[in-house]
Amino acid sequence: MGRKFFVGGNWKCNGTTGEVKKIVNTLNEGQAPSQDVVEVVISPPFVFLPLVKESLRPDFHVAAQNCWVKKGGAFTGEVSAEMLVNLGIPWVVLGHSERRLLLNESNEFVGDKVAYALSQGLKVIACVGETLEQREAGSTMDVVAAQTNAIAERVSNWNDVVLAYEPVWAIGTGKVATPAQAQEVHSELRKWLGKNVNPEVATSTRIIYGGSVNGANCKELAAQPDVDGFLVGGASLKPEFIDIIKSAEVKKNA
Ligand SMILES: O=C(CO)COP(=O)(O)O
Repeated sequence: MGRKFFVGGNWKCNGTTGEVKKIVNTLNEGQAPSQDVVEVVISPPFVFLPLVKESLRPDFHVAAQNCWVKKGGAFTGEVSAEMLVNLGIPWVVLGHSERRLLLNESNEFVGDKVAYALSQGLKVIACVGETLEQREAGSTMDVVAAQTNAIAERVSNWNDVVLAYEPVWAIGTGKVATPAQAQEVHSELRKWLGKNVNPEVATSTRIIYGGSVNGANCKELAAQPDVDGFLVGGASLKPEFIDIIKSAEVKKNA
């Protein structure tokens, strides 16, 4: 079985109740390929998770944007993996660069979070990616390998992990990685998984790309052999998100 195309919409810290209802309506009315072809996961801020979960079409799923590193308790302001499970939220995004960089989440902390979330039965979109400085210094692979390694050291079952390669310089900048740049890192990451985890995990794990993906550039990126989908920020708040979901057809026809 091939890797099913995966499209995540990361709304980040955006939206009012009215805006959320409008986006959900647009998504519900959009024509998307069937669930056999594409897995769609929408990630609103915590406070909107119940509303989105209740009102979203049943073939799309929801994700939280973060969760606490261990069992809940006296951790003011945090949301635990158990709470997400209790609410029927199947997915969580962990290790997003905005959290790594702005909130100083280390590779080890992200690895611990991924392991704990999986242990509670959540599925995880784990994000890795280099800064512009790191890319220019030629250390892209070292950086993403170290980020992935911190996860691999703590996780034995990769069935419920989607790896998102999100170069920091491409996030929210309008400066998308070229299809060749994305393919190069995805293919290296897959080789890394083959060598450091095992060949089966390398073949089956979906590696998705994030960073200024939009309706115009998604098809060419989707056509790359090691690009298994997208994690979309800004464009996931717009009707063109449906076009990005449809780019799954590129794979089906490949
Ligand atoms: O960070 C991202 C998704 O997690 C990408 O954001 P943009 O699509 O806005 O560049």
